[in-house]
Amino acid sequence: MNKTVEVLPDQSALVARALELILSKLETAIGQRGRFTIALSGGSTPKPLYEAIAAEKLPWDKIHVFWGDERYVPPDHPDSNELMARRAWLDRVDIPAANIHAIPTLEGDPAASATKYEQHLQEFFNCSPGEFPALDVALQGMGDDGHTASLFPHTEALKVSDRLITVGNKDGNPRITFTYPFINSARSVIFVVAGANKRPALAQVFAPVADDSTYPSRLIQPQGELWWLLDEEAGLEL
Ligand SMILES: O=C1O[C@H](COP(=O)(O)O)[C@@H](O)[C@H](O)[C@H]1O
Repeated sequence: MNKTVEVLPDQSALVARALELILSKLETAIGQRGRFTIALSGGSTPKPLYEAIAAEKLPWDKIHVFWGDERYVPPDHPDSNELMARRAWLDRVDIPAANIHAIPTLEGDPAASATKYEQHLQEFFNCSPGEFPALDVALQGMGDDGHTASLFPHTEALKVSDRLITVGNKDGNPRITFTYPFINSARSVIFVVAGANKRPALAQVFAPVADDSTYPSRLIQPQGELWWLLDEEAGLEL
């Protein structure tokens, strides 16, 4: 694993650096493989980054967008990660609808939705059950409890290592999430983390010894590149 930590002076510098890094991964991926695959994070932090990506002139037909996790709500619900990314980015650019690979949430059964997304990924990447395809970029956020995607502390989802997708649990509410080995199979995992409220969890995630189940972001140890982009408020004590 090749790990890089960068602390940027403020949120706008954080967005600018994340944009620069994603664009460089995009150029490499399209140059080498003819397409760029990225999994998005939800929450509040990435919204300005998505707006910045939307302002770029890019070969949208070669870009495929997935989500690393989703709340179990319809796609027009205010809590939907898909809705946030569509409003901030995807609805503003000429990306083919077939390149937007949203997590299904209308099955009325989270396990069935997780299986459906897993099958979609296997078809897209042409891989068999048990294989872990490599996304070009897995964009990750981190909650102030140390969760990433919808891998929450002390939940069953943390133990799932034989699938790409599973059901997460946020205070009793189901979510659909990438498993940690699928995130770890990405060519580049890029965490974008902002705010002083993330400092205590970050200290534990970066500590040489701590409990992975209490701080699930510790499970993210990709074979490829691991980037931690932090604003100064988050990264001050590292
Ligand atoms: O619930 C979620 O939270 C995390 C972190 O979000 P933030 O608002 O603190 O940036 C996010 O990475 C995840 O995708 C989302 O579903």
